[in-house]
Amino acid sequence: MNVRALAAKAIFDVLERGLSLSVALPDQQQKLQNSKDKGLLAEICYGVMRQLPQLDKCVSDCLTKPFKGKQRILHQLLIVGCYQLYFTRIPARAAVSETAEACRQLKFNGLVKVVNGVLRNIERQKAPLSEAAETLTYNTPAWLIKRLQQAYPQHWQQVIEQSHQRPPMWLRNNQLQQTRQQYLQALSDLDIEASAGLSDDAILLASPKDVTALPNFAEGAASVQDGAAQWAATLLAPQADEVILDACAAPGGKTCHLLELAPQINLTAVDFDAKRLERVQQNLDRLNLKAQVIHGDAANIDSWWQGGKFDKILLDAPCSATGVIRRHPDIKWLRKNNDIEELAVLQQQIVDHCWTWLKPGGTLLYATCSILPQENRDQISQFLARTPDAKLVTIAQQQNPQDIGWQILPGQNNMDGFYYARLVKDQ
Ligand SMILES: C[S@@+](CC[C@H](N)C(=O)[O-])C[C@H]1O[C@@H](n2cnc3c(N)ncnc32)[C@H](O)[C@@H]1O
Repeated sequence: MNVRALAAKAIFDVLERGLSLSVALPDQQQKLQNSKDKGLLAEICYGVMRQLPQLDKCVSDCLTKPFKGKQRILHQLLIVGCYQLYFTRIPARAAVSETAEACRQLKFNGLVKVVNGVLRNIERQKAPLSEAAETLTYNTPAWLIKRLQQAYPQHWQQVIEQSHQRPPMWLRNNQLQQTRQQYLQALSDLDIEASAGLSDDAILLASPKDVTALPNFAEGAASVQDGAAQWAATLLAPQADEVILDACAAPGGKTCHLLELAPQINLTAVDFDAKRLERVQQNLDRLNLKAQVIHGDAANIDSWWQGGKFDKILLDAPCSATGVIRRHPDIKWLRKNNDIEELAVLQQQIVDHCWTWLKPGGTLLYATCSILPQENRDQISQFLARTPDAKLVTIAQQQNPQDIGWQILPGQNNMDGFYYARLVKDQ
């Protein structure tokens, strides 16, 4: 099947079946042999997710009758065609003919002419994409714009603009294998341009690279992890022999970083999602690290843990992921307004329960990749109000020491949007 047909299928899976692109895309990529085609498929799918409302309107305006039922995938196919015409350097003739061919491959022979005709029309007119409504202007659902306006009245537009940028690629140097300076040198020896980030192990690549091109990647010399996410292990500051719980661990980026900083800790990595948990073990294996990996509920620790309380807990809570839209643009279309309140309730349950499993004097680091106060600042101030033995410890990197936690916005120092609050339990 050609790249356009597979792109339509992946986009259909996201928009009509609610799958995340990180699941839907590999499903289709595995049907391709050639890495260039796989790259083009990713470029089209991510590009469509970034520009969806404009493309959707352009296609809808050109159709006299919307596609329904099984034919609905042709709407997605036309969006794929439209994206190529507006946002890529693919010659228009090739974009139209390949997309029409995809229609045939999707077994809608009778509609090839329609697809062809609509795309030729779009190509001929090439009118500026519509910019009428707010959703179209900001390529963001109205409910999210509203929440961002409330949270960041001065610079919500900047937050949205940053969420549309293509994210840079960050690496985490594995300090058990070499110093960051040594790894920077190894990259430079291969003519890979890179610089040191603010946290100790972070390396920012000037342009994204396939991991197979990185020095000793398969042997665990480095991992791919955003600069913001790399603060988690540093802020929790694991020490040898401590008993630590990584309460929402999959796919294990922070689990592995904790062990790279302190291989002698006694670490338990838990996640609710058995499939995602497999990736924790794979990451540990690649880096030759050891942790106890458990399939369990962080809001019901008693059901899977026979040991005592923990010295430290990392709670990287399930969240809206609104801080990483630049990396996963499908989030904008998968999330719904009501999700935020539901997630806030779930986060509250998990943090309250984990707190009961923390030793007196212990530290719990609460983290999300959200930029919405309901999941971050408000969540933690409510937690502090109902938890008399909890104290918030200021994080040195916070812009204002009075802030409740450290909110990183997307693009700040090239990082993803992220939130950290460090909580210590009274002795
Ligand atoms: C933000 S992700 C964690 C990312 C991970 N810490 C890392 O650095 O790779 C949140 C995780 O929480 C998990 N999760 C959601 N609800 C949970 C629960 N009640 N108990 C344990 N894990 C849960 C999800 O399956 C998801 O893997």
